[in-house]
Amino acid sequence: MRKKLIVGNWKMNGSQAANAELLAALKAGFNPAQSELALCAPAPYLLQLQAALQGSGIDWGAQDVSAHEGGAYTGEVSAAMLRDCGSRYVIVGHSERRQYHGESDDLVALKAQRALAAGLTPIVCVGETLPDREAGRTEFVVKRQLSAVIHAVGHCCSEIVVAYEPVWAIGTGLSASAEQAQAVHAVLRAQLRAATAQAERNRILYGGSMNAANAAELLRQPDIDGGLIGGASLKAASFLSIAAASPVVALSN
Ligand SMILES: O=C[C@H](O)COP(=O)(O)O
Repeated sequence: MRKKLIVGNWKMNGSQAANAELLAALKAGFNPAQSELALCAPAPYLLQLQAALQGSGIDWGAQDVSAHEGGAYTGEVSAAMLRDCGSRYVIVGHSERRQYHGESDDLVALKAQRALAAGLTPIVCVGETLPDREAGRTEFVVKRQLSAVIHAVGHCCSEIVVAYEPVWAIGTGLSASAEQAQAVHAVLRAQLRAATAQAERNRILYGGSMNAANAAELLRQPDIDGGLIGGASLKAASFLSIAAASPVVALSN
């Protein structure tokens, strides 16, 4: 049996005071029998998460990592530093990084490699824009994005988490339907199976306007192993409702 993995991506939100309140509510409400939980916070707050969450069963991590190992790279945060703050996860290739910071497939792949080398689990985001979808290019785009990472990480491929996040669904209130999401997840699952004999270890999360109302249906899909939640992770009640909606399932592959 495997529990769904529900990851909150706080994006550029939070303050020490607001975080403390949210973390206390999450710790009080988290039921480890329902799901696995993790929070990806802005880097300045990782030590606060470490202090608050150690021993709680809730994991934490960052939203980006440098492609460099260390040294004279002003403003960058290395994978080793994230580990040093107790992080388990790091998001790489979020569409907001690809869109606003020009991150290429190759750069994302290098970041995933750096994360794995430092003992972090990269959450590799892939997803098509609305014009991609309308042009029938969804499968081509997500496979190209994942392929770069698979190629770079080689035999460590089964250690990554993949997050399918259709760009048009992020922060819009317009989630992909369960059928649309499942169809893309099945494509990604097949790609992982072709790359590694241990693809059953890979989790594929859905992200894009997942909330308390639509989570149960999305998380019931056979290839949706959890969620990457933006807006709804900023309130304890909505984030915990998503965790509570997560079915515990038999391994599908
Ligand atoms: O990383 C999270 C995603 O970008 C989803 O954000 P959202 O739940 O606010 O749509």
